[in-house]
Amino acid sequence: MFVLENGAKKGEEQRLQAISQAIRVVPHFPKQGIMFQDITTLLLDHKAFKDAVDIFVDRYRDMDISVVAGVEARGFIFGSSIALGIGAKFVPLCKPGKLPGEVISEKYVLEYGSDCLEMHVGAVQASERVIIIDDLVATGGTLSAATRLLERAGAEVVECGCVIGVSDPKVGCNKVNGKPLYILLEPREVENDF
Ligand SMILES: O=P(O)(O)OC[C@H]1O[C@H](OP(=O)(O)OP(=O)(O)O)[C@H](O)[C@@H]1O
Ligand SMILES: Nc1ncnc2[nH]cnc12
Repeated sequence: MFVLENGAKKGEEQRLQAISQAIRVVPHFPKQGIMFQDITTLLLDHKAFKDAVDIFVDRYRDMDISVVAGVEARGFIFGSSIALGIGAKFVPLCKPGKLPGEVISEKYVLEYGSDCLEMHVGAVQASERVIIIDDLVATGGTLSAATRLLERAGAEVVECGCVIGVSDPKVGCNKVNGKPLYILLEPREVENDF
């Protein structure tokens, strides 16, 4: 692909716009004041979905990544596709009680209450280079817990990657828990044509 002087790939701007357009914005879901970014409509658009995955694959394919860890539930969709694209294994990070084997767990705080992520012991070997993928980052609490889980297993977290970054003061400087954070798109703030 043709590469511009500033490093941006020709056509990437249009691809990003089409990906953004394919994400449905649902005001006040699941509660008043939230502009919900619904990625299920992106999945209905084969080209836009593939373009989104391909951008991550292009970014990570030559970075010696052997593990893609995806956060339940929507991180599974993008994470497993990216893992196939770069030839890495996929490791699911699950909500409590979903994994049958021995697990390690990390709790994290949500806006209201708390949650927990679990990972199978032995899924990742010490020193493996990992990227963590989710659909969206807001407070960064979920990705922080994911990072802690992988680091407890001795893995090297190279980067966290998300399709959408909802701005939150705690997710400053494109870092989460000290690790680089790559965000494909800003959220759409107005309803679109769905
Ligand atoms: O940056 P944070 O503030 O931690 O929020 C981001 C997380 O919130 C959403 O998942 P949710 O917890 O709603 O779970 P779900 O995917 O199972 O619906 C989203 O898919 C991220 O995983
Ligand atoms: N605005 C939002 N849209 C979709 N998922 C979310 N998780 C947290 N905030 C969200």
